[in-house]
Amino acid sequence: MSIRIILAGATGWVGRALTPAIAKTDDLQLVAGIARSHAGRDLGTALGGEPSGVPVFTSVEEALATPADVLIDYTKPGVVKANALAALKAGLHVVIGTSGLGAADYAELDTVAHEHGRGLLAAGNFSITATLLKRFTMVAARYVSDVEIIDYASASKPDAPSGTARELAEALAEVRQPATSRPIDEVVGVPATRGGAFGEGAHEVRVHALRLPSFVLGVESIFGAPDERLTIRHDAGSSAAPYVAGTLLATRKVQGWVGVRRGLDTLLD
Ligand SMILES: NC(=O)C1=CN([C@@H]2O[C@H](COP(=O)(O)OP(=O)(O)OC[C@H]3O[C@@H](n4cnc5c(N)ncnc54)[C@H](O)[C@@H]3O)[C@@H](O)[C@H]2O)C=CC1
Ligand SMILES: O=C(O)C1=N[C@H](C(=O)O)C[C@H](O)C1
Repeated sequence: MSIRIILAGATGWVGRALTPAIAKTDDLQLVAGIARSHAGRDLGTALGGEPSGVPVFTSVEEALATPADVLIDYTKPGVVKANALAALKAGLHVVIGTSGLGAADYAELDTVAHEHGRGLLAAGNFSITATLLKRFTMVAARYVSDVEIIDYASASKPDAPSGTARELAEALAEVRQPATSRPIDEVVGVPATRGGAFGEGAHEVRVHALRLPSFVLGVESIFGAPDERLTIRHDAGSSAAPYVAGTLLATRKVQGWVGVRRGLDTLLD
């Protein structure tokens, strides 16, 4: 039997790439889309193609009247948490691509997921090469104490840091060795220029977010050691294609556990 999917953000940049990819599979079935701009229409025609028989709803509450197994969310930072909570309470598993949520939000979602016996996979970045950046960064952090993150994105990106940088910083803060840089309360000048902090004390990880025309999304982990430096960097291109395979992998796997997992890397081995 196919895995029945509700896709929130179905007409967006990523949603438009996911819709045809799901249609090409034998084991996944799109049963409803959510998009404010095309509500009430058929998703196929809303995307400029043939009718698909998939209705577009304006809210998750309306879409959840359709029997389904998994909600995939690629909407907006201010919308995603309510969507995920509604889906978990309705008995669906959830895959989150939308950025904007952090450790406290995922702790709350984890509680609700456990209450309802459902799985949730959230990845700041579903591309395989961005996932490898996280993997390599976590390995480097075992050997080098000092690390900071640079987050590059377009001028119009609404959230900072990116989901990619935030997941990386929160994961690194759990494992990193103490920094040798001056504590923030000893910084003279404008301490905010030292970036936003994730984690506590010497284990915090500082993220510096740039928002400039010409960037899509890039993330850089910079490790410094006496008289040497390691930079690990990922740059996204202009299409949403890199996120499709990882999102579909998560959709196939998410029924296999209860609670929240963060990162596509948690599914890689
Ligand atoms: N985890 C990952 O690998 C990736 C994450 N993202 C993140 O995914 C999110 C979506 O990105 P894009 O597709 O570029 O956005 P987009 O702006 O192109 O599309 C957003 C979609 O959400 C819908 N939407 C917005 N507000 C809504 C509401 N209140 N109710 C119902 N539907 C609503 C819009 O109608 C549209 O279909 C962003 O947070 C982005 O950072 C983007 C690419 C990859
Ligand atoms: O907003 C985007 O465009 C993207 N956002 C994701 C994030 O916040 O990390 C990642 C993706 O590469 C593009």
